[in-house]
Amino acid sequence: MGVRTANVQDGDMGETLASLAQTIHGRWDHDPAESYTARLLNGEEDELLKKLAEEASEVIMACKDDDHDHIRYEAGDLVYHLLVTLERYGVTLPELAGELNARMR
Ligand SMILES: N=c1c2ncn([C@@H]3O[C@H](COP(=O)(O)OP(=O)(O)OP(=O)(O)O)[C@@H](O)[C@H]3O)c2ncn1[C@@H]1O[C@H](COP(=O)(O)O)[C@@H](O)[C@H]1O
Repeated sequence: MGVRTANVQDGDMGETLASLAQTIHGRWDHDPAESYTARLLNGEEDELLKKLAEEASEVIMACKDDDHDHIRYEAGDLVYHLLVTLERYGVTLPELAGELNARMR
């Protein structure tokens, strides 16, 4: 497990996701030796997809422990890896929002 983030404050999810997605989008041409995101975007497809599955499992394990802070921490890893996955496969956040909006009833 990595170092848990200290002193986390609430934020605006829409703004945060948009900002993180923009950062990830800008990482395509960064040096993979210096940017983990660039490595996931340009590296072996399975490296990213395995990581996505691993992060989902870590959320599940944190839920089984009923550990609030750990769930939040692992959810952060999962959402980051999901955003990298969406970027790699060309699905934008507005498109995802449209998908979710279309299901609202
Ligand atoms: N939000 C993230 C982010 N979340 C997680 N990670 C990385 O994802 C990896 C998670 O892998 P692991 O689960 O194995 O690591 P771990 O957290 O030590 O282990 P667990 O606790 O999950 O078991 C770590 O290397 C983290 O650093 C992230 N790497 C980058 N970002 C964002 O992406 C931006 C660009 O970063 P670069 O990738 O450096 O360009 C950064 O400014 C951040 O905003």
